[in-house]
Amino acid sequence: MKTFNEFGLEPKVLRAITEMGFEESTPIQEKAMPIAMENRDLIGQAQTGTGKTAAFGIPLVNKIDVKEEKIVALIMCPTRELAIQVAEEIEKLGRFKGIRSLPIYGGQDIVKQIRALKKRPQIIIGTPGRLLDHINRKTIKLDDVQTVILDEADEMLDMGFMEDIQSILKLVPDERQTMLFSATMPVNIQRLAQQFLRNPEHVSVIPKQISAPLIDQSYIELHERQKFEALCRLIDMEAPELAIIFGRTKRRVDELAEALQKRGYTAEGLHGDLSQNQRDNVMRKFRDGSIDVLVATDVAARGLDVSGVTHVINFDLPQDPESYVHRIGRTGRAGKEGAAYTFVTPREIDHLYFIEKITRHKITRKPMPSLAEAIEGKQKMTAERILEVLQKDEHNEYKGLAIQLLEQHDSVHLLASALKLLTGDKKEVEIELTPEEPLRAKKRRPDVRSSGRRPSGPYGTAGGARRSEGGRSYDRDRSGSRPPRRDGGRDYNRGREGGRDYNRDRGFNRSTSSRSNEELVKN
Ligand SMILES: Nc1ncnc2c1ncn2[C@@H]1O[C@H](COP(=O)(O)OP(=O)(O)OP(=O)(O)O)[C@@H](O)[C@H]1O
Ligand SMILES: [Mg+2]
Repeated sequence: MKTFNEFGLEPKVLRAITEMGFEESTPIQEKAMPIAMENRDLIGQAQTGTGKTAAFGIPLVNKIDVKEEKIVALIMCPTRELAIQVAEEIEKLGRFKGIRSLPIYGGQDIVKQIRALKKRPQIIIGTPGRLLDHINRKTIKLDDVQTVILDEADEMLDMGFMEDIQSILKLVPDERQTMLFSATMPVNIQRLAQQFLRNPEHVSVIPKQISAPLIDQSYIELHERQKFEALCRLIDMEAPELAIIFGRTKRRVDELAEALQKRGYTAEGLHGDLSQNQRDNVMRKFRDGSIDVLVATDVAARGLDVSGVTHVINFDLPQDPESYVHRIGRTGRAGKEGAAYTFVTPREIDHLYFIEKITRHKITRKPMPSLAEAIEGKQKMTAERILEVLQKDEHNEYKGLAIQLLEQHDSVHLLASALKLLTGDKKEVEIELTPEEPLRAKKRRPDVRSSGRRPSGPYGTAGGARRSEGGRSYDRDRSGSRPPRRDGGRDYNRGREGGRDYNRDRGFNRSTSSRSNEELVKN
């Protein structure tokens, strides 16, 4: 892999990259950046968590003249959370150069946004709906835009943004560079590209399997009514640092978050019916580790990058293979490992096989975690917590009491009692969730089923087939009431090392290069 020195970037941009802890470029960055820097249109496709944001962000920041007082670049993203996250990455990349960027998304006070726009940002990162709103109010002008980037374009189309995107793109001067990035590339994206990109270079880093290789994928077959118990046991057994649990509907997410809170987990829900403030709050808490479990609809499936997410659990089977790939891609990012579990009811098992086939990745069957395993997992966590305190040598004020107790009691019994107390008895609150209908069996295209041939190109026909069936059902139904505040519970596991120090401990560089090379396939 190339180091970032080899791309001919400005020193100030290089410095920003170094400060972010990036040492070597990822495969998609290595392939896309030179093309982007030649100002050519491009379609970039690479696995989740492999640095697509910087692949377009670095050349963009490098290219922009800081003296510019107009909006010269536009980045479109499907969700508000993503707009914020991409804006943060752009902000970091452009810091030393003094690039001004601004996220613009629905749900945020428009007057505030108008005020921020007066500071003359050069880069706008926004969701299509709100962007259009500003364009109509004439608070955003696109006459000087030279670069447009569509991040997660297929998701934007799925969310019904096609018309908005078209209207926006028509207002941008033809003399521009357009780049489109995604982890998956269904047919409707290719159509959009044909319409709005000029002679795009296809840059794809797609290994045999589409999902990231560092994710250990398994499934558990169970009945709907067993899911919640299985979830709690799984969390206890695996003790995730941070986990994202995906539910099919908003109601499901609300109920699950509430149920987990009742059992003493620090969990909160995220879906499209929450106010922007609530959504921001939940994301902030999840990022800083004040909650360890995020329960979400597919609103969180795309692009979100939170370091420390060790587990993704599909409480409900995702609608389609693409959604599966994006959901599990929230873990195993930037060279780290992750685990993905999918709950499947007996009637949905074909659906799972379909996902397996399209993603060309084996999903290993695992048994339902037993109560014993769950208890063992919790006990192990308690022991780890104790050892942590021991190592930190922060227990001096308890020594006197310890000596006193040891004089009167047997040490094993004493420690066992302490362990029991710390582990805490599980709050056996009865939980009843509203059952979700099983996913209907997919109508597969005849060529996929009968001949076993895979669709043309990653997700080529599969994506198309699904869309003609009516697309997603998530986030459509009405949400229930807000779950109550969490009731404290597990405050251990605060070991997250914020920041970007994974390069050092896990060797992103190493693992990236070892899993790429021969896998660099060019379309
Ligand atoms: N060259 C690099 N070295 C180390 N870390 C990097 C590098 N490039 C990007 N990263 C980090 O890797 C993480 C994942 O990057 P990013 O969010 O851009 O992935 P993505 O490819 O867009 O994934 P998704 O398909 O899920 O949107 C981020 O935290 C990012 O800062
Ligand atoms: Mg991304």
